[in-house]
Amino acid sequence: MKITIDENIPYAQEFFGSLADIQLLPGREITNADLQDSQALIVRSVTRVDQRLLANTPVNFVGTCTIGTDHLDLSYFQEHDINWSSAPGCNANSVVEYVISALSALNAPWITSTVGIIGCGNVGGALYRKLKQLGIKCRVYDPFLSDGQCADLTDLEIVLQSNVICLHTPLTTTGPHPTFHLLGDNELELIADDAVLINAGRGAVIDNQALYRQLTQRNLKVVLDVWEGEPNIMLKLLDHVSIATPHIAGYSYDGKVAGTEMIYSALCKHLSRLPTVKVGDVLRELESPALHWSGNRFPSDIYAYVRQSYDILNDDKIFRASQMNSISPGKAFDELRKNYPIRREFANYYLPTQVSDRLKNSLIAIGFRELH
Ligand SMILES: NC(=O)C1=CN([C@@H]2O[C@H](COP(=O)(O)OP(=O)(O)OC[C@H]3O[C@@H](n4cnc5c(N)ncnc54)[C@H](O)[C@@H]3O)[C@@H](O)[C@H]2O)C=CC1
Ligand SMILES: O=C(O)C(=O)[C@H](O)COP(=O)(O)O
Repeated sequence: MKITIDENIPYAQEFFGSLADIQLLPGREITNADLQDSQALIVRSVTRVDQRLLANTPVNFVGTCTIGTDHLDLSYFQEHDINWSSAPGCNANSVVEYVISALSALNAPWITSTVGIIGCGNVGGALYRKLKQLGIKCRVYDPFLSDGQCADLTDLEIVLQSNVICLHTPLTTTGPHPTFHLLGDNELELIADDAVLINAGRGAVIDNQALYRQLTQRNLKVVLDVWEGEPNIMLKLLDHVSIATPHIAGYSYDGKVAGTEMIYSALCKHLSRLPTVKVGDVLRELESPALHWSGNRFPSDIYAYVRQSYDILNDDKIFRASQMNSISPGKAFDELRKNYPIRREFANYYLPTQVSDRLKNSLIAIGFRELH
């Protein structure tokens, strides 16, 4: 058996090599010809998997080591009896930490803000629970949830009037509530001038042209991880965005490896094999990261701890430089993603014992651990 796999999937050899011969290829370059003798295809979000790619190949299993599935033609899979799996929730916590880092970097008074969450599934729901634990007021728009599932559900128009607005919907173009260009001119105009808008879902959920028009007229603070037309983003929009990153919100190491493991387990199930490789086996080689401050003076605010473990402004700086200095910004976008450094989630950081109980409780609420 042969499996074709995106070369950017960490530990592909360790996991999938235990099942079959593997062929590693750049995700954007996988062609129909490459799949002529592959029974399974394992991708990330950059490979469009549809009839063009799969027709007349023996592929009968498609796995995507991602939460999003908008790059998969699921109707085609159903019509052709192709089994498939995504990795729901694998990097949800990574995205939540990205949002927390963005708010910390902007010095937004988010602890005393009202936060609006659009799309309250694995990512939006995890963000919602953490914010509620911190006592932060939330408003939620998710037309697929009922009041019994979330006490703070309200209309989109009300959510857009929050101090912070976070987008966590999938990208959809069909169904009763498609999200393609969910925020266009009319919706963006409802957002207050001093609000923060964060998109770490999919680029096309915001009409980027409309956003650009807004940002040339007023100083809304916008954080974009995802962009229309990736990897070739609208460069003039970049200048107007407060924090910009190349679709790495979900790129914690923990999240990426969890995605690989979930698809490995799904493929084992498809093949009626028992999984033999575990995430702990491959992660054991990594040292636990440490929180470092000079001397014994530990900061007394959440922001400093967040920045120590994940400073989004480093990603912003590197991304802007790459887009400005490269003759091929699209390639630079992909290169940054390919070579993204290891970023561990807050749960891998143990708090110093000197931290006050009040601060410790808040830090634990967002994922840090106490040293026992
Ligand atoms: N930037 C990044 O690195 C990452 C981005 N993502 C994106 O985030 C999306 C959400 O992820 P999860 O929360 O795990 O997915 P999920 O499927 O668990 O939750 C999505 C939620 O959005 C809601 N929704 C659907 N249409 C809506 C609409 N029109 N308006 C408001 N809410 C709507 C659904 O009811 C659901 O509750 C993914 O589909 C993916 O596109 C996910 C991981 C990483
Ligand atoms: O899981 C998702 O959905 C994401 O957006 C991923 O973090 C995107 O990463 P790639 O699959 O494009 O490497």
